[in-house]
Amino acid sequence: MTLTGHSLIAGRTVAGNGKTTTGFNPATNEALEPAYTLVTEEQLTTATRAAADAFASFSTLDPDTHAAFLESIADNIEAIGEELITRAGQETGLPAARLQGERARTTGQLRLFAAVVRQGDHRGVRIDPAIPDRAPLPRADIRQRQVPLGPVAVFGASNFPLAFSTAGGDTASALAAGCPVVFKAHNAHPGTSELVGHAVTKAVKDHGLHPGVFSLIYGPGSSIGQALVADPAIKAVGFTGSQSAGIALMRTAANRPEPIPVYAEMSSLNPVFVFDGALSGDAASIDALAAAYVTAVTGSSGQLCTSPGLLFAPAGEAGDKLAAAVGRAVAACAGQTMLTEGIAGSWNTGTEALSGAAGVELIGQGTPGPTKNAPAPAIFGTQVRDFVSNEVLHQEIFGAASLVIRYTGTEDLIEAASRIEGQLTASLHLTEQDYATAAPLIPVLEQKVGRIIVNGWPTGVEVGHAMVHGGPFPATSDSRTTSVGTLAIHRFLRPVAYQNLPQELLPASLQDENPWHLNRRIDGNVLPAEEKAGARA
Ligand SMILES: O=CCCC(=O)C(=O)O
Repeated sequence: MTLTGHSLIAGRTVAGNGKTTTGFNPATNEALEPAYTLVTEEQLTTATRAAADAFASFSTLDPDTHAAFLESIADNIEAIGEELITRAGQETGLPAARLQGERARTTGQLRLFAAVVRQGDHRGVRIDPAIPDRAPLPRADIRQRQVPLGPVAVFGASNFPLAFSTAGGDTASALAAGCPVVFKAHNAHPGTSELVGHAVTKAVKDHGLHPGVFSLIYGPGSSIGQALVADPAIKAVGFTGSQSAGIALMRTAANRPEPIPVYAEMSSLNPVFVFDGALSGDAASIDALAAAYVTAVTGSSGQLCTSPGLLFAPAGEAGDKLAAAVGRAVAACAGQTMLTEGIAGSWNTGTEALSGAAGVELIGQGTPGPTKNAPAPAIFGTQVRDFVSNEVLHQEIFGAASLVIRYTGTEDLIEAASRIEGQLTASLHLTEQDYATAAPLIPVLEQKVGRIIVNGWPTGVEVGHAMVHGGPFPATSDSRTTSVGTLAIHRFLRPVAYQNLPQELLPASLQDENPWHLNRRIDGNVLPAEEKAGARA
């Protein structure tokens, strides 16, 4: 399709009255057509008002229409075809195979949320039936359900132009919750955003929904983002990006006359702890471990929030062999194009600071890639004592870089783990012989991370019901939830209790007849939908 270069506000293409921006091909630093017009704050309010207008009808949609809408977005994204992969590749430098996988993840995620909407457990129905003859006081009939918060502002992330962007996890979970979305496109992939924005807009239209259910806006960097979060119509925020931008949005949201929740996923070092048992095999097994680590560090040019930025390896001969194998493996890697010139510049600054830090040495470095913005992947080494005493060694370097830290015993590991800030993940590589040594680390890590992995790598997050892609600050702004997986829907819901309402005034989800066949918690007992006939309610 011909890209318009404009925002999509409540079903209409709207030329921004502000300046323009373009995407750039990071492999060449050349601008990509078309230029995108940026909306003013006044134009932004057209989108937020429309979202507010859409809320009443969208938040009360019946489950089948609601689920079919999400499935249509997935179908429409697939119908774009190769054009989407080509454009996303031009705008991000990411290889086609990675983008094809990301598209499948995006559409799979939308379909998973459609299944959640049909199944209905997220509505959280709880019924405490009246007990009129209870002494000394009767109990009223009290029923609870989860209701959507209202319009949600979603910010696209640069590193996942599909799965964390226009119709990515935040948008999918907000729409599944019944919240209209005002999406602020990431200016590094405007064309990709527009293609997906049309797919969402078409689904809104085809299902006869209020057009304000979805808007896609292009705006000037942080200022329009701040205005969006400050807008009184917006009731929650989903964000994935840098710590500084996430914290700025958190401050704006907290300082509003009506503060709102911000679900920001920001930075993570994703420490990996290697125990002796994992190095007790032959040289080939140590090489394989080193190669897998280097793959996790360098995949997608290291631009994953799950990329392992720290690896703790034991002091001694086996750890020396691992470090040497890591050096060889990274030396064989060529740099891949990074997302933007700015991100490549920050990678250079970060690795320069790390290599200049006391007690840090270079373990190995690859070669620069053939394109622009493709620096040579690098892995550094240090000791636990230097790590715990120098904040520079705790800074995330977004891109293909990592730090191997040598330790001498479990106390070292526990001290290091206690000193790190909140993280998305921690990974343990071990065998049965290490269980006793590793056990004391687990409770420390539970306080620090959202996901603990054994004999695996943090990259490639599974989108499912049990996944947690979150963690204590500064990994995220709210450790109680996740931005990947179906639990994410709860970020955009809140409970309401209904006391003594007659059946005629109750929402369908709470009526005795249970017309939506929901599982219910009745008097504290979970009652599957099939057994509803026997319920007291
Ligand atoms: O960049 C953040 C998300 C990382 C992820 O989803 C993955 O590694 O699959």
